[in-house]
Amino acid sequence: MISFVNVDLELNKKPIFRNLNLTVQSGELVYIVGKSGSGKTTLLKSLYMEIQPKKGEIQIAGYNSRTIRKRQIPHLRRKLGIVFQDFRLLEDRNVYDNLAFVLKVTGTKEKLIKEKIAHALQSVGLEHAAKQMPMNLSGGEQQRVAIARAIVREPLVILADEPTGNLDPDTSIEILEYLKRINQKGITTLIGTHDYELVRHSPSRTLQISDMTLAESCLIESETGYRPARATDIKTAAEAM
Ligand SMILES: Nc1ncnc2c1ncn2[C@@H]1O[C@H](COP(=O)(O)OP(=O)(O)OP(=O)(O)O)[C@@H](O)[C@H]1O
Repeated sequence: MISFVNVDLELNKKPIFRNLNLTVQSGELVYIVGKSGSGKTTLLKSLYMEIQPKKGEIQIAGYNSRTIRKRQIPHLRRKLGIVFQDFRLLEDRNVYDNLAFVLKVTGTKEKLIKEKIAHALQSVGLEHAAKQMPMNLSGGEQQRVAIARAIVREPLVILADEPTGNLDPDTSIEILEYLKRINQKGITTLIGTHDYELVRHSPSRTLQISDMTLAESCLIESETGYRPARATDIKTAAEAM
């Protein structure tokens, strides 16, 4: 479903990833963790081809970064559901119209639009909110609308970039639960986050960004809460045995 082969990513000539190799199978739920500025957003942007690799190739949903044409990028993005930290809803349209907008672009018929929106809103427990304006909803509800918008086109992959970054801890867990339920329907889900409590709540494959690459990781408890294990932790554990 997703692969990176020997990928270098740069932003304005600044290297962000070097020789990245990664495979994500269809249906996986994967956390991408790393401190602020480590490159979570950059990695997710490369998957929706906002950024092209400097070297190597990325494959996602049947497209390849080497061979994709500019005009095909919107087609790729229709197969992806993207969720941002700051929701990015259209403030001048109600919830229904925010979702209808992405379906109208592809010429979906009105009757089908209604059915798809009802189903998407139901998936995030907001079937009653279709006529609400985004500004009258709480942050958590706005993020649920954004998730409904991401799934309304029945994507193959969900890419969530700090989806709980603007939310309190309880609401963050609620949002994660919705994302998990969507993933359980078979949609491959990548969540970029620095909220280790989220990962601890629902452990799943965790990839940590460090030294411009990604490493399989797990969380360990420390004096300051949960954090990804480092190579030195493994060495210390081995020495204690
Ligand atoms: N346009 C740009 N040109 C050069 N460097 C950039 C540009 N945009 C971001 N960066 C740098 O690239 C690095 C990776 O940024 P990125 O936003 O991917 O990290 P992040 O892990 O998502 O951070 P955060 O958790 O704070 O959102 C950072 O060091 C950032 O300063």
